[in-house]
Amino acid sequence: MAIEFLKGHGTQNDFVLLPDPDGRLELTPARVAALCDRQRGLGADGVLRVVRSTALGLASDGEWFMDYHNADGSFAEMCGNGMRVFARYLADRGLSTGPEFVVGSRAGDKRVLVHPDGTVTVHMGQASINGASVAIVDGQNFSGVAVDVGNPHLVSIVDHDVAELDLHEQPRYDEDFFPEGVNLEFVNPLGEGALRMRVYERGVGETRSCGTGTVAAVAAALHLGGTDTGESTVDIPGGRVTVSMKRGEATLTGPVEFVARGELLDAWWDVQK
Ligand SMILES: N[C@@H](CCC[C@H](N)C(=O)O)C(=O)O
Repeated sequence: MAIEFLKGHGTQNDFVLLPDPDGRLELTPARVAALCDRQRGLGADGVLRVVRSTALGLASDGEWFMDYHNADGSFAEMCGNGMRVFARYLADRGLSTGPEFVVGSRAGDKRVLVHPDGTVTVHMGQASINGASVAIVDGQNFSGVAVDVGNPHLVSIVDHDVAELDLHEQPRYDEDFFPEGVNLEFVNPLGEGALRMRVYERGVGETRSCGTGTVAAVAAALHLGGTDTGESTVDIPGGRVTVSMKRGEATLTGPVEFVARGELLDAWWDVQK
């Protein structure tokens, strides 16, 4: 059986897309990890399986479900950049009902809008502030704001340049506070309505962008300023996105790029199990 794949990214948060409308692929954690491996696979931060909601028996108003997997093979509830890439794929292939439609995810249905220039806006839903905790990088403590965007985040506003942080190793965090793990964002305010961010993602490592992370960063920055409404650009190593928040409800807008399309070799797929 020929297995089609596409490779794409949203601000250099990169994904392997596997079109699997009827949910026939046996997508095991080992296969996800092999696909995402940058030496023995195609290389990516995650896998997006494009599957009909009904094929997975899921209740969703959207025909299509973003079955997202982190590079280590674990599931995550939501991926903001992945959702942009997923939406563009559906629109480009003529699989959406129009430029604005609903996609299912483990964090619930998300409304997406594909703009004429190819950028995509995702209605991310509520970003909830969940208290405070601490991340530890290289022995240094960074206090942060816990934010739930469907998936868990801890956002630390850093007073020196985030570019100087060593994020090669997993920063430490309070495992009692985040029993399911956490995505860790480190943020420099750049002035009114502008942030710079680096991120260490749960199940992946440092990535060049994280859509839910940028939403969490803006929610945390607004919260610390005493509000839940505003708009900000977020510069990440892979480019720039824009986050708008109205009473805690967020939208995320940014670019999408497709890089390649091809077929996996059965001989390779079959031995990954
Ligand atoms: N890169 C994603 C987030 C992917 C999930 C995350 N690693 C988690 O485990 O929660 C994004 O763009 O939001």
